[in-house]
Amino acid sequence: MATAVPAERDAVAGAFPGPLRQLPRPGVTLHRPDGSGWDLLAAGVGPALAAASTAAALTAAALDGHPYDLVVSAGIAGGFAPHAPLGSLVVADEITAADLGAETADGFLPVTELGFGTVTHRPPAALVRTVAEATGARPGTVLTGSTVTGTAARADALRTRHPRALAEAMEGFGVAEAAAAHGVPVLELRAVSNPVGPRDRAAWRIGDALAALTDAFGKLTPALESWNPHE
Ligand SMILES: O=C(O)c1cccc(C(=O)CC[C@H]2O[C@@H](n3cnc4c(=O)[nH]cnc43)[C@H](O)[C@@H]2O)c1
Repeated sequence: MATAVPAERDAVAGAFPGPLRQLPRPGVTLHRPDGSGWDLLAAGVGPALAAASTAAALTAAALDGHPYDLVVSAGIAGGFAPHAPLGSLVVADEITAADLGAETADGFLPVTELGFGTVTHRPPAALVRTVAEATGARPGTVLTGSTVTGTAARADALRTRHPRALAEAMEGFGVAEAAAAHGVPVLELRAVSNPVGPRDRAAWRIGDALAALTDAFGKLTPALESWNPHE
């Protein structure tokens, strides 16, 4: 499970009864709740650092002979009104890089239209359903960008280009790229801390979103125990 910052990792850890053990690995430190099958990682802010840290954790686990079955990108996010209000949960059925491409006189072109790369990862539909049913998270597109949206114009442009978008964050696509490189399925689960739109720091409800994340993982981990990765 990869968050951006330690506060998000600790919110997820709050869903586990046992104390956390620190496991240093090359390039990253994992936190493992005693008696759980989960490793928690504060992977850093932004898609590049999140990808590098997640890849380091995946490689270390594979070299230890205990490769991961699943990677979950989790944390707070901006929500697109009215579908993703403050404190609500969203689960990505598409994890989409919002700014990976080229600006042209005719608008934005994703890298795929330039003939390379990928801009969307799709988590397994059955897993998305399991998460939605267990936590009440709404399924939809979660965008990844390197810049937090701060104007109504940018929010409208994202809505137009991605009509299914429920939320915007900064790590999911990086985490998904690392998981895909290792052939491991990925999920993204986000709790909404702020609306996507004009920057209003005072309107951010980070505490409420972190509490929603703890609650969601309390419901999610038992639900995922019945999931068979080899089915
Ligand atoms: O603009 C500020 O004053 C400000 C204050 C505290 C934190 C930030 C961040 O940029 C945190 C980014 C962090 O949280 C996720 N996140 C949360 N909301 C959004 C959003 O609306 N758009 C993009 N990312 C968001 C993100 O995944 C980062 O990990 C800013």
